[in-house]
Amino acid sequence: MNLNHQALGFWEIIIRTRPLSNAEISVQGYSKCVRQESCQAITWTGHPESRFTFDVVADENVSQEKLFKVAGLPMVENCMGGYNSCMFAYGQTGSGKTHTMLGDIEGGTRRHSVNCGMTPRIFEHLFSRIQKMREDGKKGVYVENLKEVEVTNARDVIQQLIQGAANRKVAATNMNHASSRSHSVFTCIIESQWESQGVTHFRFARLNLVDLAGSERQKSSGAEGEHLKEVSFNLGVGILTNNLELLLVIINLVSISNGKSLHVPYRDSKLTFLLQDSLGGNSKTIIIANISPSISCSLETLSTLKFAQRAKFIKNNAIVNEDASGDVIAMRIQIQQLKKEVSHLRGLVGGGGEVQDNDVSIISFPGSPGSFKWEGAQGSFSPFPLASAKKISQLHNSVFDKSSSFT
Ligand SMILES: Nc1ncnc2c1ncn2[C@@H]1O[C@H](COP(=O)(O)OP(=O)(O)OP(=O)(O)O)[C@@H](O)[C@H]1O
Repeated sequence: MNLNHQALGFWEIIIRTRPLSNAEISVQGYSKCVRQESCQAITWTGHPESRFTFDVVADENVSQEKLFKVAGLPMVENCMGGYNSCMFAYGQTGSGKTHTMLGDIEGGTRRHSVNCGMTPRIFEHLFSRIQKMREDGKKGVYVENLKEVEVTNARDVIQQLIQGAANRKVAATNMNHASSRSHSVFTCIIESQWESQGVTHFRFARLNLVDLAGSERQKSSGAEGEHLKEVSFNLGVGILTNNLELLLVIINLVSISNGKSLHVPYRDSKLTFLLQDSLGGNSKTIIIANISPSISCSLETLSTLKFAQRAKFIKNNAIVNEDASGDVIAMRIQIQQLKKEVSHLRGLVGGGGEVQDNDVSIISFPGSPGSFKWEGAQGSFSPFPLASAKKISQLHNSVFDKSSSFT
């Protein structure tokens, strides 16, 4: 039984500006291609100037810890609550994606490094939350990654990250001497299980942490180059075209969010196939779009801001992934008890009568306790006083959820 708590929402977009590098300062001084307006607005200072607003705009002084508190911490809470969650780092090569997602992980221990990035911090927090739940003895949780490596603490996760980072193709470029030329997708499945009144509840969530390959000014020529130009033009992002399949998926998702009915080409690349749910479905998704303030990166920065602005319009539909099953006898006993309570409450409000099997599933309440409605064989009740209605509403939730788990 899926308890079907839904969270409809748009992608959350965060812009993060990295500091100018020493090399950039020595060539062009301190002039920049962007101006921070507020913690939600940024202006591209080219011609003509363009102002953009996002959920969060983090300037170069925002620490790894602060960014984690803004973006990572709520994500862990979402996952613990059973929502799939996904975080992408997007941006041109050398703009700070790996710094954001991984940061300084040398040495394998995160706790004391101020520069460790989002992923190690997320797992530190996740395991401390899990530890507390163990401690209270009600729930057991385990985490495993895509390779089915079982991990029991944040340090185990860091070891996996170090191994993954070493596997990543790294090639020096003019922009960034440790530039990564492949996507890094770190997926973690969080499952929890607990018992309540003879019923076993299962909750699970998928957490995707993605450090995309850096986008660069497109240099391809011929048919491929033309196609890429067309895609960039359609997306309105200008010249960043490295993540072609991802961009194509995003174009269609934006159109779908605007009411169009379109096929989304998730299967055109491994990345989009793997992240299908995070991109357009059951997930709460955050993009951290990393930008460089350097004048020499001005066009790429504008392109990333335009990309992020587009992505803001994608809607997801996250659902709590929860099932309840258990001992049928225990559940029947519980239903009997609840029926008795309903009968008792009916007596209190003047309805009277035994509760029949059908009654259990025909209670409905449209939301607010004051507008409580009863459509059973006993006829209609006028609205309950608030206190009783609340009680019945809770009862209703309980009866309805547990009885529907038989189906
Ligand atoms: N917020 C920041 N604060 C301090 N230094 C940063 C920040 N962001 C990036 N840097 C530095 O900038 C350089 C490039 O960053 P990083 O390697 O994370 O870029 P990237 O976007 O992952 O590049 P690529 O796509 O080519 O892999 C690194 O030396 C990194 O330490």
